Amino acid sequence: MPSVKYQRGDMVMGRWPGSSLYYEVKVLSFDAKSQLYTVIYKDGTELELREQDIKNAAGFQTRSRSRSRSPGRRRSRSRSPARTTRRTSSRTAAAVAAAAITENAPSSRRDARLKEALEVRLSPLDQTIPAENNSNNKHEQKEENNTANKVNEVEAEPEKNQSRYNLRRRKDDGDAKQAEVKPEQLEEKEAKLAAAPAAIPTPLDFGGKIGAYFWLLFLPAWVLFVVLQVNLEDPSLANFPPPLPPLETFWDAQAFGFVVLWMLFQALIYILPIGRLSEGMPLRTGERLKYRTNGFFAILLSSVLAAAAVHQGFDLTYIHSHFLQLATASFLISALLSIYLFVRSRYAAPEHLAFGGNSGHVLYDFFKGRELNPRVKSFDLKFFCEMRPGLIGWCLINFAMALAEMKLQGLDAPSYSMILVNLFQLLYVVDGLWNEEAILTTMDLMHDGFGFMLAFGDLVWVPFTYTLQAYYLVSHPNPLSLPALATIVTLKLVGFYIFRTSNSQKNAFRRNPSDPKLSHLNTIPTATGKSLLVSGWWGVVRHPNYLGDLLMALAWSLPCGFSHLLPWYYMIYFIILLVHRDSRDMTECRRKYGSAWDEYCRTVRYRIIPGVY
Ligand SMILES: NC(=O)c1ccc[n+]([C@@H]2O[C@H](COP(=O)([O-])OP(=O)(O)OC[C@H]3O[C@@H](n4cnc5c(N)ncnc54)[C@H](OP(=O)(O)O)[C@@H]3O)[C@@H](O)[C@H]2O)c1
Ligand SMILES: CC(C)CCC[C@@H](C)[C@H]1CC[C@H]2C3=C(CC[C@]12C)[C@@]1(C)CC[C@H](O)C(C)(C)[C@@H]1CC3
Repeated sequence: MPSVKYQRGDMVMGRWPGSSLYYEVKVLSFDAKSQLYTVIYKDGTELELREQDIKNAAGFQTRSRSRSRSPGRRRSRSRSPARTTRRTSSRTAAAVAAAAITENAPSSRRDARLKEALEVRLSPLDQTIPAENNSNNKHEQKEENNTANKVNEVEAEPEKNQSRYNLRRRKDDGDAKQAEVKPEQLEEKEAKLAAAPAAIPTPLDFGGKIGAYFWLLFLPAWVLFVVLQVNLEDPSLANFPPPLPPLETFWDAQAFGFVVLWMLFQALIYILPIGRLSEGMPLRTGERLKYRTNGFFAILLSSVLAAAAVHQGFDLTYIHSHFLQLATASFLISALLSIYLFVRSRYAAPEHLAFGGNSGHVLYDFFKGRELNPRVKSFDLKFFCEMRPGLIGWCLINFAMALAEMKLQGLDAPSYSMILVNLFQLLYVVDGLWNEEAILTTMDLMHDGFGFMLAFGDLVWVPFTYTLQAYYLVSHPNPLSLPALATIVTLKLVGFYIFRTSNSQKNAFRRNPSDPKLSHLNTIPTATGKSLLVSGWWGVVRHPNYLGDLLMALAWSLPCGFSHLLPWYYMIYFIILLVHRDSRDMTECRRKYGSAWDEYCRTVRYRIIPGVY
């Protein structure tokens, strides 16, 4: 080793990434080019540190009770990231370090200065390798499933360099402050960190605090507006404010009862020990939750129930004539559920909260959701609400609209437009339920807290606004020519193909990165141990699944014609939703993957539409 401050074999104190905590480490090597020391912690984790992040052990000896321990041996007072690694056996040192950043970060209010000092960036040593160099599917070396062994291997063979990461600060002025932290101040800061809630200072989405007020009022008001419009002969945005029905018409005990029964019926199917138990993605704690993925069975049983009800003489057009009352009942249930979710999240452990879902602003957190996977025993509330009552309810409502069309228009069979809308959307839902496991790798399940936005979205927005095309056709017939019909069907099938194959590709890759079926795909490694697909669908645009979804949305609106904007509402809303979702996902992925994500974005330049956007 050249003449540098610390020599190979020196026992020094190395800062643990994302914290102000120093642990005893052994210097393994120094890279003159990058000016980084490779050090090994006592638990076997290897990291690359800058000189500023290393201190002589001498200054720490007066109060060494906990500071001299490696992260892997610390007590639970401030849960050791490295210990988590061992227990869960599924994360890289970097993933663990990243968790340390999030789990230990203090709230901005409590200690803004400390937060500034904590901002670090982890990047893989080999991040400069161009994507082409990985073309023969190297992801198996990098993926999280394999990395626990790496950490353990390092313990057995400390000299062998594996899982190395650079530790650099985003802001160099933070270095100076950090370097000034005196050893005797560390214990106090350590305690602060341990006690700090998982309030992670992230930029607020959806317009922040003010935005949350707005959305809380606007979303229910918008549903009311469109539900009142769709009944009018000439629905238009210009009909504002719409004539409001008397207040008492909103409430109908029977409609409320039906909604409650529907939810209970779906909940009953969900808890039946029928169907696969699928594993979710690893959580921050390393835990993997299990989900009963029997959605396809649920829609089959629901269809049997609907058929039996019709057979028994129940008039399903009740849904058409009591749409407003059913929507009101669902809204009340979603509001109660959101309150319950918010209250229970106050008692949830910090590591169970969603990243960024704990801003400290009550209304914002209520809207965005705090707890990532709220469960009552093994009953997962978010998964259930997203995949069952609203989604299957959407198909039931569409079917009821087809019956209502026949009744009101005096038809023997539903119109072609109605049949297309029904079949297209049924295919979408059935596909979602058939591939229910794939939802476990989506943003909602992996990142978003469960609060008003999703509860309302799942239980009110989906069943009562996604059905507007079918509702519209009940009283606004739109005959279709054969060429128009063929074009629309083709569009739907193309969209569906892109949507399904891209979602399946990502899901299969996330579940088993070494899947032989994906061995032809190129990948980019990231510091977290996960890789990013950079060829196949995910090499065409960054969100090929959104592209397919948008084409399908177009095919859902076209059968309704161009007389009114209302049936195009879904298309317009969906563009806004997906563009916003894409930008949220970009922010989240940049946070997670750092420069590897930038590399991906340089390689795959367009977000959703090739050559356009
Ligand atoms: N009908 C509706 O109302 C509606 C609304 C919204 C969404 N959707 C549909 O729902 C589905 C899921 O959407 P979503 O918004 O959750 O997004 P998604 O595209 O399924 O998931 C995004 C995540 O995929 C991973 N990822 C991104 N790029 C990758 C790459 N190159 N290689 C490997 N993994 C990559 C990242 O997570 P990790 O790296 O952490 O795994 C990222 O956070 C989509 O098909 C969408 O069209 C439908
Ligand atoms: C403005 C707000 C009220 C927004 C609410 C958004 C939610 C309604 C959507 C967010 C993610 C969506 C989603 C589906 C339905 C609508 C959302 C819950 C989905 C379950 C539809 C079936 C698909 O096959 C799917 C499983 C891919 C999909 C997943 C995402």
